[in-house]
Amino acid sequence: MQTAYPVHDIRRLEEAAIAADPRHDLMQAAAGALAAVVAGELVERRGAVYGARVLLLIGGGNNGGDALFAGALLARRGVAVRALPVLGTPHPAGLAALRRAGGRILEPLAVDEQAETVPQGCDLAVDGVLGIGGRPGLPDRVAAVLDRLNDLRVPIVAVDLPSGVDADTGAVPGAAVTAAVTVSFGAAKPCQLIEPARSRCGRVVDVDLGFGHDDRLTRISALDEDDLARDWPYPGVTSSKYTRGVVGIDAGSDSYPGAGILAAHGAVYAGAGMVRFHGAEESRRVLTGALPNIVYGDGRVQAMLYGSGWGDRPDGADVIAHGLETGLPAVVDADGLQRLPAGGLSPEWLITPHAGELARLLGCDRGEVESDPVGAAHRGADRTHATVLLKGATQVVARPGRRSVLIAVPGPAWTAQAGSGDVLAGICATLLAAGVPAARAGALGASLQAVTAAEFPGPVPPHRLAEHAATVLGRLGQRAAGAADREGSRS
Ligand SMILES: NC(=O)C1=CN([C@@H]2O[C@H](COP(=O)(O)OP(=O)(O)OC[C@H]3O[C@@H](n4cnc5c(N)ncnc54)[C@H](O)[C@@H]3O)[C@@H](O)[C@H]2O)[C@@H](O)CC1
Ligand SMILES: [K+]
Repeated sequence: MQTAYPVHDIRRLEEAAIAADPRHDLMQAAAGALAAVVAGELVERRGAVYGARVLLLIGGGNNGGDALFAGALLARRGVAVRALPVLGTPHPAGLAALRRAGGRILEPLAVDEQAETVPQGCDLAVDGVLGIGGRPGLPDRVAAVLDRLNDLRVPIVAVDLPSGVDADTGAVPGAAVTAAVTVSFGAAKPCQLIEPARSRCGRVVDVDLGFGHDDRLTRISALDEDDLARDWPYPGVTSSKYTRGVVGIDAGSDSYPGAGILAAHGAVYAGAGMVRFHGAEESRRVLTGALPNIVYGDGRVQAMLYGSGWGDRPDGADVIAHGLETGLPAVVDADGLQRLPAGGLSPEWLITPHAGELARLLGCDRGEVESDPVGAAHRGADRTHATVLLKGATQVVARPGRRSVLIAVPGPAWTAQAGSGDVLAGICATLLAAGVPAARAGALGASLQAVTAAEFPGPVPPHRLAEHAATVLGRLGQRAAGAADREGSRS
């Protein structure tokens, strides 16, 4: 699990670290770590540090200060360092340090001449334009330099974050750096975990600046495959179909029978103890042949799934309202999302909108949701009183009244296809039926689907993906058992 904090909270951590030890010079520590990473890149890319040519792009804040002090350290190791101020007034002490070490400060040029300042034969550039004090988007003169570096295939090491991205939302609304490496100080920033900024960071090197922790901070926690393997509710030796969980599926319609079938595949192959199908007649007909283990009719269930492939089902709102009265946890997907009760749901219910569906629930544009998925998921949870799994390039789980969120393991974009959501809804309902709390169910379900999809080299239909999830779970279960054994033998 990797945890990022919003910029506001990172500033609090910095202040606390400075208050705890006023003599600890954070900028020097940051610059030292940055210089070491740049040196490592130079060795890797050209075999030596000495004699390399490095261009520093410098903005007017402390991010530029980090780059200048790092440049001074590199210049002392025989690197030809040139600093190009592109925004604001460069950090004065940083400039002086670079000059003393033999680095050159280039004259800022007019907008249309900026790109010419990138020296031929430049081995690497350091992006010290903007850090956590930056607003997203870069002026044209900086974009021109970036284009030139890109044309010359000069790799960029970003200081703290790639300049131009929105550190908190992960949005990239204008020109921004695409880094080969990002050297991140003190704590991870949300843009390292949220697309499209995440893909701009390249390899991320986290530098520990001795920041403490504070339980009041907002955490953006991204699951990894180890978390998925550890937290999945595998059956134990004494498990029965009821302890594993009975999933009720009310999905599909005569117009969209496939949705019910796909949801049932998701539930069965994610390991439901039993799947009880309440969906459309047309879905039942096909299901009986495809999955003979499904049962029909009323009976005990531990979690429900509503909404996938309902189309314009007229009694949908009543079905959901009745489901809420039973007190059982449930997933509401797709067409069910337009039939939520005015009084809201419950935090034990998981709704699974994509950006367009969440935008409709919030009465805003899809673009607004896509440009700030964490913020939009929060608003969705607060509006519906349900736990929200927002699907998309970055899959976010938010709970009503809670600021911290979970982010699922990222997967390939091939999962963005009709039918994936139905399978995912079935997987999540299985987790709820096994007693997993809604937020964790959303994050684990989306992660399983992503990890499964990553095992295919290209597109794969959703029902095949569901089937393969069972193989992935088997492998993850062995890994978790191995990790638990190793842990046990250590203690
Ligand atoms: N505060 C600390 O304790 C530490 C800070 N460090 C560095 O300091 C950085 C933050 O420094 P700052 O707070 O000075 O902020 P930045 O260096 O990110 O830049 C802020 C400056 O850029 C201007 N600016 C912001 N967005 C702009 C835009 N889109 N176009 C043009 N100008 C823009 C602002 O007006 C301000 O002058 C961190 O990211 C990190 O690199 C590190 O040295 C580690 C310790
Ligand atoms: K930067």
